[in-house]
Amino acid sequence: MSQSEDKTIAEGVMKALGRVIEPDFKKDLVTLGMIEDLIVKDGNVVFTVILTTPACPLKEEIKKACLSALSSVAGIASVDIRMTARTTGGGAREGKAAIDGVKNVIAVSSGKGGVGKSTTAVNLSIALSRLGARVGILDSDVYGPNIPMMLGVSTLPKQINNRWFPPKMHDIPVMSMAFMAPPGAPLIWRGPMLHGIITQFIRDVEWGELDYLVVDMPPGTGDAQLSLAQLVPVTGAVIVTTPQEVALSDSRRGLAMFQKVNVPILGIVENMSSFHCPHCHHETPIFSTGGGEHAAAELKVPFLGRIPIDLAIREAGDSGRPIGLAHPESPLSEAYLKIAGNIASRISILNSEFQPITLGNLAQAT
Ligand SMILES: Nc1ncnc2c1ncn2[C@@H]1O[C@H](COP(=O)(O)OP(=O)(O)OP(=O)(O)O)[C@@H](O)[C@H]1O
Repeated sequence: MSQSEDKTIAEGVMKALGRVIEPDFKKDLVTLGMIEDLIVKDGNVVFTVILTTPACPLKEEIKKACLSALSSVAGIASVDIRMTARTTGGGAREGKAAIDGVKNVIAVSSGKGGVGKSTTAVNLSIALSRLGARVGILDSDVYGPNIPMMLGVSTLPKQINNRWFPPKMHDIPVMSMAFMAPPGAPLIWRGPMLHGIITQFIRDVEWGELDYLVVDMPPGTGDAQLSLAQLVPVTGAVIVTTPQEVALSDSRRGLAMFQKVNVPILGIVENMSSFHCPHCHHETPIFSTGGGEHAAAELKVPFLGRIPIDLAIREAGDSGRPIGLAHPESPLSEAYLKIAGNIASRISILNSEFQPITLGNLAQAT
Protein backbone atom coordinates (compact mmCIF):
# COMPACT_ATOMS: atom_id res chain seq x y z
CA MET A 1 0.00 0.00 0.00
CA SER A 2 1.38 3.45 -0.93
CA GLN A 3 2.04 6.28 1.53
CA SER A 4 -0.66 8.39 -0.09
CA GLU A 5 -3.21 5.60 0.37
CA ASP A 6 -2.28 5.43 4.07
CA LYS A 7 -2.62 9.22 4.28
CA THR A 8 -6.10 9.04 2.79
CA ILE A 9 -7.04 6.37 5.34
CA ALA A 10 -5.63 8.53 8.20
CA GLU A 11 -7.78 11.44 7.02
CA GLY A 12 -10.82 9.17 6.86
CA VAL A 13 -10.07 7.88 10.37
CA MET A 14 -9.92 11.39 11.83
CA LYS A 15 -13.11 12.34 10.01
CA ALA A 16 -14.89 9.24 11.34
CA LEU A 17 -13.62 9.81 14.89
CA GLY A 18 -14.82 13.39 14.57
CA ARG A 19 -18.32 11.90 14.53
CA VAL A 20 -17.85 9.89 17.76
CA ILE A 21 -19.46 11.79 20.62
CA GLU A 22 -18.07 11.51 24.16
CA PRO A 23 -21.28 10.85 26.11
CA ASP A 24 -20.35 12.96 29.16
CA PHE A 25 -18.92 15.99 27.37
CA LYS A 26 -21.35 15.85 24.44
CA LYS A 27 -18.61 16.75 21.98
CA ASP A 28 -16.66 14.63 19.53
CA LEU A 29 -13.37 12.93 20.41
CA VAL A 30 -11.32 14.95 17.89
CA THR A 31 -12.64 18.33 19.06
CA LEU A 32 -11.95 17.29 22.67
CA GLY A 33 -8.35 16.44 21.73
CA MET A 34 -8.80 12.88 22.93
CA ILE A 35 -7.16 11.21 19.90
CA GLU A 36 -3.39 10.99 19.81
CA ASP A 37 -0.56 9.12 18.07
CA LEU A 38 -2.47 8.05 14.99
CA ILE A 39 -0.30 5.88 12.75
CA VAL A 40 -1.46 4.19 9.54
CA LYS A 41 0.88 1.75 7.85
CA ASP A 42 -0.24 -0.53 5.02
CA GLY A 43 -3.82 0.04 6.12
CA ASN A 44 -3.11 -0.97 9.73
CA VAL A 45 -4.46 1.75 11.99
CA VAL A 46 -3.12 2.44 15.49
CA PHE A 47 -4.17 5.33 17.71
CA THR A 48 -4.61 6.24 21.37
CA VAL A 49 -7.76 7.54 23.03
CA ILE A 50 -6.91 9.74 26.01
CA LEU A 51 -9.65 9.63 28.62
CA THR A 52 -9.98 12.21 31.38
CA THR A 53 -9.90 9.54 34.11
CA PRO A 54 -8.60 5.97 34.23
CA ALA A 55 -11.78 5.14 36.15
CA CYS A 56 -13.97 6.14 33.17
CA PRO A 57 -17.04 3.89 33.16
CA LEU A 58 -17.56 4.64 29.46
CA LYS A 59 -14.19 3.24 28.38
CA GLU A 60 -15.59 0.19 26.56
CA GLU A 61 -18.52 2.13 25.12
CA ILE A 62 -16.16 4.73 23.62
CA LYS A 63 -13.87 2.05 22.20
CA LYS A 64 -16.83 0.28 20.58
CA ALA A 65 -18.12 3.56 19.16
CA CYS A 66 -14.68 4.21 17.60
CA LEU A 67 -14.57 0.75 16.04
CA SER A 68 -18.05 1.14 14.67
CA ALA A 69 -17.26 4.59 13.21
CA LEU A 70 -14.14 3.21 11.53
CA SER A 71 -16.07 0.44 9.82
CA SER A 72 -17.17 3.03 7.25
CA VAL A 73 -13.57 3.97 6.30
CA ALA A 74 -12.39 2.17 3.17
CA GLY A 75 -9.00 0.44 2.98
CA ILE A 76 -8.46 -0.32 6.70
CA ALA A 77 -6.71 -3.68 7.22
CA SER A 78 -6.71 -3.67 11.04
CA VAL A 79 -7.44 -1.35 13.97
CA ASP A 80 -5.55 -1.19 17.26
CA ILE A 81 -7.07 1.27 19.77
CA ARG A 82 -5.07 2.02 22.91
CA MET A 83 -7.07 3.42 25.78
CA THR A 84 -5.20 5.53 28.28
CA ALA A 85 -5.99 8.41 30.62
CA ARG A 86 -4.60 11.67 31.84
CA THR A 87 -6.70 12.60 34.80
CA THR A 88 -7.74 16.21 34.70
CA GLY A 89 -7.24 18.13 37.93
CA GLY A 90 -9.62 20.34 39.85
CA GLY A 91 -6.93 22.97 40.23
CA ALA A 92 -6.69 25.18 43.27
CA ARG A 93 -10.18 26.56 43.79
CA GLU A 94 -11.15 29.49 45.95
CA GLY A 95 -7.54 30.47 46.50
CA LYS A 96 -6.73 27.30 48.50
CA ALA A 97 -3.28 25.84 48.02
CA ALA A 98 -3.43 22.60 46.05
CA ILE A 99 -1.88 19.49 47.61
CA ASP A 100 1.44 18.62 45.97
CA GLY A 101 1.00 15.85 43.39
CA VAL A 102 -2.73 15.46 44.06
CA LYS A 103 -5.06 16.17 41.13
CA ASN A 104 -8.44 15.87 42.84
CA VAL A 105 -9.70 15.73 46.40
CA ILE A 106 -12.98 13.90 47.13
CA ALA A 107 -14.58 14.63 50.52
CA VAL A 108 -16.80 11.83 51.84
CA SER A 109 -19.21 13.18 54.43
CA SER A 110 -22.45 12.37 56.22
CA GLY A 111 -25.05 14.39 58.08
CA LYS A 112 -24.69 12.12 61.10
CA GLY A 113 -22.53 9.32 62.51
CA GLY A 114 -22.79 5.60 61.93
CA VAL A 115 -24.26 5.62 58.42
CA GLY A 116 -21.21 3.88 56.96
CA LYS A 117 -19.31 6.94 55.75
CA SER A 118 -15.85 5.48 56.52
CA THR A 119 -16.80 2.11 55.03
CA THR A 120 -17.93 3.91 51.89
CA ALA A 121 -14.77 6.03 51.74
CA VAL A 122 -12.54 2.95 52.01
CA ASN A 123 -14.48 0.89 49.50
CA LEU A 124 -14.69 3.71 46.97
CA SER A 125 -10.94 4.23 47.27
CA ILE A 126 -10.34 0.55 46.57
CA ALA A 127 -12.80 0.68 43.66
CA LEU A 128 -11.15 3.77 42.11
CA SER A 129 -7.80 2.06 42.46
CA ARG A 130 -9.13 -1.15 40.86
CA LEU A 131 -10.37 0.98 37.96
CA GLY A 132 -6.77 2.09 37.40
CA ALA A 133 -6.58 5.40 39.29
CA ARG A 134 -3.85 6.39 41.76
CA VAL A 135 -5.60 6.90 45.07
CA GLY A 136 -4.75 8.02 48.61
CA ILE A 137 -6.88 8.31 51.76
CA LEU A 138 -6.86 11.05 54.35
CA ASP A 139 -8.78 10.04 57.45
CA SER A 140 -9.75 13.34 59.01
CA ASP A 141 -12.51 11.84 61.16
CA VAL A 142 -11.54 13.40 64.48
CA TYR A 143 -14.20 11.51 66.42
CA GLY A 144 -13.48 7.97 65.23
CA PRO A 145 -10.50 7.66 62.88
CA ASN A 146 -10.86 4.00 61.91
CA ILE A 147 -9.60 3.92 58.32
CA PRO A 148 -6.23 2.32 59.29
CA MET A 149 -8.15 -0.49 61.00
CA MET A 150 -10.47 -0.96 58.01
CA LEU A 151 -7.48 -1.19 55.66
CA GLY A 152 -5.34 -3.29 57.99
CA VAL A 153 -2.63 -0.63 58.30
CA SER A 154 -0.30 -1.50 61.17
CA THR A 155 2.67 0.82 60.54
CA LEU A 156 2.99 4.48 61.34
CA PRO A 157 4.01 7.22 58.93
CA LYS A 158 7.74 8.03 58.79
CA GLN A 159 8.95 11.57 59.29
CA ILE A 160 12.08 12.54 57.38
CA ASN A 161 13.28 16.17 57.20
CA ASN A 162 9.87 17.53 58.20
CA ARG A 163 8.15 15.49 55.49
CA TRP A 164 5.67 12.74 56.39
CA PHE A 165 5.75 9.50 54.39
CA PRO A 166 2.40 7.73 54.85
CA PRO A 167 2.19 3.94 55.17
CA LYS A 168 0.72 2.27 52.09
CA MET A 169 -1.83 -0.50 52.03
CA HIS A 170 -2.89 -2.15 48.79
CA ASP A 171 -0.83 0.59 47.11
CA ILE A 172 -2.95 3.30 48.75
CA PRO A 173 -1.11 5.81 50.97
CA VAL A 174 -3.03 6.43 54.19
CA MET A 175 -2.80 9.32 56.65
CA SER A 176 -5.04 9.32 59.68
CA MET A 177 -5.85 11.22 62.81
CA ALA A 178 -5.41 7.81 64.48
CA PHE A 179 -1.65 8.09 63.92
CA MET A 180 -1.56 11.23 66.03
CA ALA A 181 -2.50 9.57 69.34
CA PRO A 182 -1.62 6.30 71.07
CA PRO A 183 -4.18 3.54 70.49
CA GLY A 184 -7.17 3.82 72.81
CA ALA A 185 -6.32 7.35 73.91
CA PRO A 186 -9.23 9.76 73.52
CA LEU A 187 -8.77 12.22 70.70
CA ILE A 188 -9.79 15.66 71.87
CA TRP A 189 -9.04 18.25 69.28
CA ARG A 190 -9.43 21.91 69.88
CA GLY A 191 -9.91 24.18 66.88
CA PRO A 192 -6.35 25.49 66.41
CA MET A 193 -4.83 22.05 67.03
CA LEU A 194 -7.09 20.47 64.44
CA HIS A 195 -6.25 23.27 62.05
CA GLY A 196 -2.53 22.62 62.59
CA ILE A 197 -2.76 18.86 62.01
CA ILE A 198 -4.88 19.18 58.89
CA THR A 199 -2.57 21.86 57.53
CA GLN A 200 0.32 19.45 58.08
CA PHE A 201 -1.55 16.67 56.31
CA ILE A 202 -2.09 18.96 53.35
CA ARG A 203 1.31 20.63 53.27
CA ASP A 204 3.85 18.19 54.68
CA VAL A 205 2.73 14.74 53.50
CA GLU A 206 4.45 13.07 50.56
CA TRP A 207 1.37 11.67 48.87
CA GLY A 208 3.20 10.96 45.61
CA GLU A 209 1.28 11.39 42.36
CA LEU A 210 -2.43 10.84 42.98
CA ASP A 211 -5.46 11.11 40.71
CA TYR A 212 -7.77 11.15 43.73
CA LEU A 213 -7.26 11.80 47.42
CA VAL A 214 -10.32 10.56 49.28
CA VAL A 215 -10.93 12.45 52.53
CA ASP A 216 -13.03 10.75 55.20
CA MET A 217 -14.64 13.72 56.94
CA PRO A 218 -15.87 13.70 60.54
CA PRO A 219 -19.64 12.95 60.64
CA GLY A 220 -22.01 15.88 60.97
CA THR A 221 -22.10 19.42 59.71
CA GLY A 222 -20.88 21.47 62.68
CA ASP A 223 -18.07 23.98 62.99
CA ALA A 224 -15.25 21.40 62.96
CA GLN A 225 -16.56 19.91 59.70
CA LEU A 226 -17.09 23.32 58.16
CA SER A 227 -13.57 24.51 58.95
CA LEU A 228 -12.18 21.25 57.57
CA ALA A 229 -14.15 21.68 54.35
CA GLN A 230 -12.74 25.19 54.22
CA LEU A 231 -9.16 24.12 54.81
CA VAL A 232 -8.89 21.16 52.44
CA PRO A 233 -8.84 21.99 48.71
CA VAL A 234 -11.84 19.78 47.90
CA THR A 235 -12.76 19.17 44.24
CA GLY A 236 -16.16 17.74 45.14
CA ALA A 237 -18.07 16.12 47.99
CA VAL A 238 -19.94 12.83 48.26
CA ILE A 239 -22.76 12.65 50.83
CA VAL A 240 -23.44 9.25 52.36
CA THR A 241 -26.87 8.63 53.82
CA THR A 242 -29.17 5.78 54.88
CA PRO A 243 -32.56 5.37 53.17
CA GLN A 244 -34.79 6.74 55.96
CA GLU A 245 -36.90 9.86 55.68
CA VAL A 246 -34.27 11.82 57.61
CA ALA A 247 -31.91 11.25 54.68
CA LEU A 248 -33.34 14.37 53.11
CA SER A 249 -32.73 16.69 56.06
CA ASP A 250 -29.28 15.13 56.69
CA SER A 251 -28.30 15.55 53.06
CA ARG A 252 -29.70 19.07 52.97
CA ARG A 253 -27.46 20.07 55.88
CA GLY A 254 -24.45 18.49 54.12
CA LEU A 255 -25.28 20.32 50.92
CA ALA A 256 -25.63 23.64 52.77
CA MET A 257 -22.29 23.14 54.52
CA PHE A 258 -20.40 22.52 51.28
CA GLN A 259 -22.25 25.33 49.53
CA LYS A 260 -21.01 27.73 52.22
CA VAL A 261 -17.44 26.93 51.22
CA ASN A 262 -18.20 26.67 47.49
CA VAL A 263 -17.52 22.95 47.20
CA PRO A 264 -19.59 21.22 44.49
CA ILE A 265 -21.60 18.13 45.47
CA LEU A 266 -20.66 15.08 43.37
CA GLY A 267 -23.76 13.26 44.55
CA ILE A 268 -25.45 11.11 47.17
CA VAL A 269 -24.66 7.47 48.01
CA GLU A 270 -27.34 5.49 49.81
CA ASN A 271 -25.78 2.99 52.20
CA MET A 272 -27.50 0.13 54.06
CA SER A 273 -30.24 0.14 51.42
CA SER A 274 -31.84 -3.19 52.13
CA PHE A 275 -30.95 -6.53 53.62
CA HIS A 276 -30.96 -9.66 51.49
CA CYS A 277 -31.24 -12.64 53.84
CA PRO A 278 -28.72 -15.27 52.82
CA HIS A 279 -30.95 -17.99 54.35
CA CYS A 280 -34.51 -17.29 53.22
CA HIS A 281 -33.50 -14.87 50.39
CA HIS A 282 -36.09 -12.39 51.57
CA GLU A 283 -35.33 -8.71 50.94
CA THR A 284 -35.90 -6.54 54.05
CA PRO A 285 -35.67 -2.74 53.84
CA ILE A 286 -34.36 -2.38 57.42
CA PHE A 287 -33.84 1.37 57.12
CA SER A 288 -36.79 1.95 54.76
CA THR A 289 -36.30 2.54 51.03
CA GLY A 290 -35.43 5.21 48.54
CA GLY A 291 -34.43 8.06 50.88
CA GLY A 292 -31.10 8.67 49.17
CA GLU A 293 -32.67 8.81 45.73
CA HIS A 294 -35.47 11.12 46.90
CA ALA A 295 -32.95 13.39 48.61
CA ALA A 296 -30.85 13.55 45.43
CA ALA A 297 -33.90 14.40 43.31
CA GLU A 298 -35.12 17.00 45.78
CA LEU A 299 -31.75 18.64 46.18
CA LYS A 300 -31.04 18.40 42.43
CA VAL A 301 -27.76 16.55 42.84
CA PRO A 302 -26.84 13.23 41.19
CA PHE A 303 -27.77 9.95 42.85
CA LEU A 304 -24.53 7.95 42.65
CA GLY A 305 -25.85 4.53 43.70
CA ARG A 306 -26.85 2.31 46.59
CA ILE A 307 -25.09 -0.29 48.71
CA PRO A 308 -27.14 -2.93 50.57
CA ILE A 309 -26.59 -4.04 54.15
CA ASP A 310 -24.43 -7.09 53.96
CA LEU A 311 -22.60 -9.02 56.61
CA ALA A 312 -19.65 -9.42 54.22
CA ILE A 313 -19.12 -5.63 54.17
CA ARG A 314 -19.00 -5.44 57.97
CA GLU A 315 -16.73 -8.50 58.25
CA ALA A 316 -14.41 -7.23 55.52
CA GLY A 317 -14.17 -3.84 57.26
CA ASP A 318 -13.40 -5.41 60.63
CA SER A 319 -10.77 -7.75 59.21
CA GLY A 320 -8.83 -4.99 57.46
CA ARG A 321 -9.50 -6.44 54.02
CA PRO A 322 -12.25 -4.43 52.29
CA ILE A 323 -14.83 -6.26 50.20
CA GLY A 324 -13.33 -5.07 46.88
CA LEU A 325 -10.18 -7.03 47.76
CA ALA A 326 -11.71 -9.88 49.77
CA HIS A 327 -14.44 -10.60 47.16
CA PRO A 328 -13.55 -8.58 44.05
CA GLU A 329 -16.08 -10.32 41.79
CA SER A 330 -19.05 -10.04 44.17
CA PRO A 331 -22.11 -7.92 43.27
CA LEU A 332 -21.21 -5.68 46.26
CA SER A 333 -17.78 -4.94 44.78
CA GLU A 334 -19.47 -4.31 41.42
CA ALA A 335 -21.79 -1.81 43.11
CA TYR A 336 -18.80 0.08 44.55
CA LEU A 337 -17.06 0.04 41.14
CA LYS A 338 -20.16 1.54 39.54
CA ILE A 339 -20.39 4.33 42.12
CA ALA A 340 -16.63 4.99 41.80
CA GLY A 341 -17.03 5.28 38.01
CA ASN A 342 -19.92 7.72 38.47
CA ILE A 343 -17.81 9.85 40.81
CA ALA A 344 -14.85 9.86 38.41
CA SER A 345 -17.15 10.94 35.56
CA ARG A 346 -18.68 13.71 37.64
CA ILE A 347 -15.22 15.01 38.54
CA SER A 348 -14.12 15.00 34.89
CA ILE A 349 -17.23 16.96 33.95
CA LEU A 350 -16.72 19.44 36.81
CA ASN A 351 -13.10 19.92 35.84
CA SER A 352 -14.08 20.51 32.22
CA GLU A 353 -16.55 23.17 33.33
CA PHE A 354 -13.97 24.71 35.61
CA GLN A 355 -11.35 24.67 32.87
CA PRO A 356 -12.53 23.74 29.37
CA ILE A 357 -10.87 20.59 28.07
CA THR A 358 -8.54 21.23 25.19
CA LEU A 359 -5.50 19.33 24.03
CA GLY A 360 -3.41 21.98 25.82
CA ASN A 361 -5.22 21.46 29.11
CA LEU A 362 -4.93 17.70 28.88
CA ALA A 363 -1.20 18.04 28.32
CA GLN A 364 -0.87 20.38 31.31
CA ALA A 365 -2.80 17.97 33.46
CA THR A 366 -0.18 15.23 33.10
N1 LIG B 1 -23.48 -1.57 53.79
C1 LIG B 1 -23.11 -2.09 54.96
N2 LIG B 1 -23.45 -3.36 55.31
C2 LIG B 1 -23.10 -3.88 56.51
N3 LIG B 1 -22.41 -3.21 57.44
C3 LIG B 1 -22.04 -1.94 57.16
C4 LIG B 1 -22.36 -1.31 55.91
N4 LIG B 1 -21.84 -0.06 55.91
C5 LIG B 1 -21.23 0.09 57.10
N5 LIG B 1 -21.36 -1.03 57.86
C6 LIG B 1 -20.86 -1.26 59.22
O1 LIG B 1 -21.47 -0.28 60.06
C7 LIG B 1 -20.56 0.18 61.05
C8 LIG B 1 -20.41 1.70 60.95
O2 LIG B 1 -19.78 1.99 59.72
P1 LIG B 1 -18.73 3.18 59.55
O3 LIG B 1 -17.72 3.18 60.65
O4 LIG B 1 -18.26 3.15 58.16
O5 LIG B 1 -19.72 4.40 59.75
P2 LIG B 1 -19.40 5.95 59.85
O6 LIG B 1 -20.57 6.65 59.28
O7 LIG B 1 -18.09 6.25 59.25
O8 LIG B 1 -19.33 6.08 61.41
P3 LIG B 1 -18.68 7.29 62.26
O9 LIG B 1 -19.78 8.25 62.39
O10 LIG B 1 -18.36 6.61 63.56
O11 LIG B 1 -17.49 7.81 61.55
C9 LIG B 1 -19.27 -0.59 60.81
O12 LIG B 1 -19.23 -1.71 61.65
C10 LIG B 1 -19.37 -1.06 59.36
O13 LIG B 1 -18.66 -2.26 59.10
